[in-house]
Amino acid sequence: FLAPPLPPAHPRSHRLPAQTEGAFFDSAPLNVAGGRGGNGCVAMRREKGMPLGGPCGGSGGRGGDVVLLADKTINTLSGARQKVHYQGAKGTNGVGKGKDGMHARDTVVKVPLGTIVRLGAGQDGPVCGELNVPGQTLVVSRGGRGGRGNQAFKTPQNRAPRLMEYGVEPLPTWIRLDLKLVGDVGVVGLPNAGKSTLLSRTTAATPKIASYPFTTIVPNLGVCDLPDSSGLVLCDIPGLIENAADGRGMGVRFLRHVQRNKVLLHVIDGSGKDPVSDFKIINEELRKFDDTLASKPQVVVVNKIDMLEVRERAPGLVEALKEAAGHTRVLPISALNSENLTELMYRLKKMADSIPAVALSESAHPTVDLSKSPLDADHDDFTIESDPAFPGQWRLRGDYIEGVSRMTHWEYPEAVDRFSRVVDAIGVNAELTKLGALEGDLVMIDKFDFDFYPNQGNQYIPASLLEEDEKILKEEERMRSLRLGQIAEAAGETVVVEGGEGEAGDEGGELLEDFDESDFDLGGLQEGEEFYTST
Ligand SMILES: Nc1nc2c(ncn2[C@@H]2O[C@H](COP(=O)(O)OP(=O)(O)OP(=O)(O)O)[C@@H](O)[C@H]2O)c(=O)[nH]1
Ligand SMILES: [Mg+2]
Repeated sequence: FLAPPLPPAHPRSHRLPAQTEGAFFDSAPLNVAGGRGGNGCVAMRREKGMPLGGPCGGSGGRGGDVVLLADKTINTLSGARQKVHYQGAKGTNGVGKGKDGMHARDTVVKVPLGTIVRLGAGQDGPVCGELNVPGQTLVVSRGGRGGRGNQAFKTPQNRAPRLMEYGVEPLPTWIRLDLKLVGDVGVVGLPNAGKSTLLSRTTAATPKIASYPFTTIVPNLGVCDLPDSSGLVLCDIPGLIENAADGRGMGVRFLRHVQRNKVLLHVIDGSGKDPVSDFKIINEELRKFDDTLASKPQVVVVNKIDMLEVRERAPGLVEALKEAAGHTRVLPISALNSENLTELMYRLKKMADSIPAVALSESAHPTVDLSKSPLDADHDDFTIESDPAFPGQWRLRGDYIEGVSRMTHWEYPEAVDRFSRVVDAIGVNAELTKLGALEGDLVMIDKFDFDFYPNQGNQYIPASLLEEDEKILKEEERMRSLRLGQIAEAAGETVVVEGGEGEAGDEGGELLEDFDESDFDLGGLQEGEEFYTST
């Protein structure tokens, strides 16, 4: 069970301007809930000339999933910030005459490549997954399963079952999207060093360039096209100053983007007062943020050698920087005049190609699977609690059994009977007996309760009851992967599949009570005799 933490306040989340420089968002909390599954239906066939028509209540349709889709045409999360709540579409209810409810369509939320999904609205939630490849999908809340209608419960032993299930209603969950820009080369350096100028000269990006610090307030991406190669992605990381790691200036907001850059291009303003100390300041901030950042291979450039005084001091500077850096990858350039830039790009490309794509750090490995429903949980993963102050009362907890309890329609005796058999089958009764529960004790589960009668349970082979569930889950999984495939396929050309209500196969019937005792066949059983349904 995932307790949703409180989300941070986002006062402007509903009226953000279209993407401007200032509206670059690198994280966004979302509240997602898969659509509710439709309810099953209890109905009996009544047709002229067919006195024993049998059960014909259809099953409810599946609720729609909420799916994230990686889209290469999007590069910020500002879109995701315009809307916080994503509710999947509902499946429609099953109706009489054997008509199953319609499955709802999935709600697709497009996100940029490099999006990391965490559970909870906070920064440190466990990772649920990442979207890095165009068309990649991630189910962040699964639509509820449709409840079965009485048609589905028909067996040779019980040809006229009188029970149905409610559709599953998924709980809303907070998730947080974090964007990590994926670039081969992260361009770092103090403000005004000429990072943006360099990006504008080597790529088609058109970042703002000005002679004051903090001109760039969002990371800019650009692709440098080199002949015979796939191009080199440069990412301009703004805002690094002394003590940025402690929150000064724009702080370290953008530093985690650098985590996945293969190479760092360290731009030094050659006209600065003390370029070697500037170099050390940036490296120190990188180290403070994360040791792995500091150990990324760097190419250092002394910029602005078009200026006379810089050109004169350049040779000495290059030597001093080689010494400070401990390597010889130091190059004088002029971003403004594109001097030495071609050589620089080829060098960077060569380095980037020799380094494998940066693997996820340990913490970024998915640890939570949001595409699971409670019914996927281990059947026998339950706990029983009691309080000495309330003897004779027990609380049963467990994702699976709670899921089943929520699908149970308690007004149908057969449904209650079925529930108690599931309880027995997963071993709850045995456990309760072991704990000293007595007949007639109260057992509470979720918002329901029932009396404990361990030996009243039907001797029906319980395992098959659970197998049935597993069969449904397997089929669901198969259908889901088919649908995700379709979403990915459509991703290239088609637009967002917005979640609407699943179209009804028929007028959305609640519970059709066209039921007549005399109409059905008791399957050879006499009144008063025990009879049971299979699942
Ligand atoms: N002479 C000369 N000026 C340069 C060169 N590169 C950048 N500049 C100037 O330096 C100033 C800052 O350049 P930007 O590219 O905006 O620097 P930045 O590192 O992106 O700065 P922030 O975005 O504020 O972090 C601008 O006035 C540029 O015209 C260069 O090679 N030669
Ligand atoms: Mg800039």
